[in-house]
Amino acid sequence: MNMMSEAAVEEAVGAKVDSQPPVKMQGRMVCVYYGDSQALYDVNLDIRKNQVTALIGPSGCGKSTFLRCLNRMNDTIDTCQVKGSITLDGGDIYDASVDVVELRARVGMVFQKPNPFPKSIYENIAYGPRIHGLARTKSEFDEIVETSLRKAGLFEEVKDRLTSPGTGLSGGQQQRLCIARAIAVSPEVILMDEPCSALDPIATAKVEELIDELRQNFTIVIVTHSMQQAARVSQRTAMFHLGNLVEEGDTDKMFTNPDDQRTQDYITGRFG
Ligand SMILES: Nc1ncnc2c1ncn2[C@@H]1O[C@H](COP(=O)(O)OP(=O)(O)OP(=O)(O)O)[C@@H](O)[C@H]1O
Repeated sequence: MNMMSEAAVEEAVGAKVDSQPPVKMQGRMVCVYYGDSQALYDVNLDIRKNQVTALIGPSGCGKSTFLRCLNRMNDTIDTCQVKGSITLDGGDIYDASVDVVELRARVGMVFQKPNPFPKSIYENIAYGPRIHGLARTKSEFDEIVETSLRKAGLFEEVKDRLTSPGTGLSGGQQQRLCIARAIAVSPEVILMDEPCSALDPIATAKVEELIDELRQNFTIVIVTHSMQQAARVSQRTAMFHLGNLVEEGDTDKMFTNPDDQRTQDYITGRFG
């Protein structure tokens, strides 16, 4: 069969073929307010399946605020109000019918500072599946605990001390435990808010490698202050400034040939 190139197909059908993976989450005209103060202005951003999307920009530009909108973590802040629409597989996550606990199982989160529960390594992982009814028997729990720890690249390091406290692990191991805990409830999207900022370079490298592996099975959105990290781990990058989404695009392009001067200034260290 004569295979047509993508360009030839585009010419033949007179339209651009979207070669990007499907959209998993979509923000449209997202505005966020903390009391009277507006933190985000009309943000339109697509998060694509099985990609890592990095949110970058100077301190206070609204990266974490946008990230927290994606699993309604902002609901926990009394003064916070979100307007516009955010969808997950086309469904409005702010619809009154949405169960926020279920949403957060589908869209998990890993925080800046590793925050294991004051429980055993095993219980840190088993807790989520238990409250979501994902396992019943001891062997089902064992399976989830092992698989999650393996996916987080931690199983070999902790398999002989699963009953020891999670808080006794090193910082990097604790962060991978928190990633394993997020994975254990089979989320579709994992949000990471500066997940390496409390880690040393070796632990950071491990978590970055892990992020790259995880994208085979999950969609990942990461806030990072490190341009090198954004360039290393992400396929798409979104640049925020003063509450506006300045531009977004392929990470390679954003770091070599951005359209907006503010992105250029930020990635070359001229501000922020
Ligand atoms: N809980 C809150 N209450 C009031 N204002 C807030 C709250 N959280 C964030 N803000 C404000 O919203 C704006 C955006 O903050 P946000 O934390 O989203 O920025 P950021 O880009 O993630 O910053 P950083 O890189 O410093 O973490 C800032 O002006 C901040 O002061």
